[in-house]
Amino acid sequence: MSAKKIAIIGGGNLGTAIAQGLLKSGFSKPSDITITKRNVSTLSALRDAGVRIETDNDIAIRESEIIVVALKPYNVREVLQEFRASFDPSRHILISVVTGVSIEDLENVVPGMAVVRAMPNTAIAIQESITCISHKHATAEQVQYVKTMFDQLGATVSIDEKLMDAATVLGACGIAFALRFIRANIQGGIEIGFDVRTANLIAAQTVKGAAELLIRENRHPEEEIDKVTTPKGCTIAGLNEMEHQGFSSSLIKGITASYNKIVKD
Ligand SMILES: NC(=O)C1=CN([C@@H]2O[C@H](COP(=O)(O)OP(=O)(O)OC[C@H]3O[C@@H](n4cnc5c(N)ncnc54)[C@H](O)[C@@H]3O)[C@@H](O)[C@H]2O)C=CC1
Ligand SMILES: O=C(O)[C@@H]1CCC=N1
Repeated sequence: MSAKKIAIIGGGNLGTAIAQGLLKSGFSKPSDITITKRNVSTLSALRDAGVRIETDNDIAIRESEIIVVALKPYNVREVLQEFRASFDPSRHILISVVTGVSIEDLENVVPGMAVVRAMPNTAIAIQESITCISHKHATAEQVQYVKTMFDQLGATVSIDEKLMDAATVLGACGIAFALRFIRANIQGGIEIGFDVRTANLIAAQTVKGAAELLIRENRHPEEEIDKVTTPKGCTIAGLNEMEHQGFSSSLIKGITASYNKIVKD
């Protein structure tokens, strides 16, 4: 599969993370990536790595083949509308990572362009994202290119577009939820005797190990929990106290609150 030039429109948190992942994976040469932002002062590390930094979206789009739109939901339509003439449907693949804006909405803004929606998370910077992908009118070849790209940046899963908001919550917001869980473990770890750095390492590596058990062995969490919970032991005492305090319930309620925020806005 030949390398294509990639423009990332919107060099914020996610746009920058995507550029970092593309560089780390070797999927793109630094000079094949262009990233745009109005104030480019925060992009100096990418500039130093050889990535092209642009304030002009028209130039970035015209000189690239893959266009990743990483703008906020409130201005994506307006910006794409402004640059709709820069797109060439016979040459460009348009990928949107924008939350809550449908493929149909975006295709109406840029007539003739087929949009692939992708929902990665910020672990894309270190090639550890889960990226959910959906499409409507893109060709099989276009979708394959997008999948190959995101496969280099972690794992991918194809989903129906109606699940995109749920994917945003579980996969993209999920990074923050998981980190808050780890932070609470660190707070508890300090209270029972560890210094913060050691608690951080133990908590983070433990969560990584737990996740790897599920991913590599394709198991349900409860199967692995059973192996840890000695009868009358300390694990079940801790787990049950957490449940009495509403642990699982608070997470489920948080996930549904997050989902409702997307679908009601
Ligand atoms: N941050 C995350 O973890 C994730 C974010 N998303 C979605 O990705 C999109 C971007 O999110 P973030 O990176 O967090 O937001 P952000 O606010 O950090 O990035 C958006 C960037 O677009 C830039 N921008 C605004 N107008 C522009 C224009 N006309 N031309 C070029 N750049 C312009 C802004 O200066 C900003 O740097 C959002 O739609 C968000 O919902 C999706 C998955 C994960
Ligand atoms: O909180 C947000 O709006 C974005 C969407 C996914 C992750 N962050």
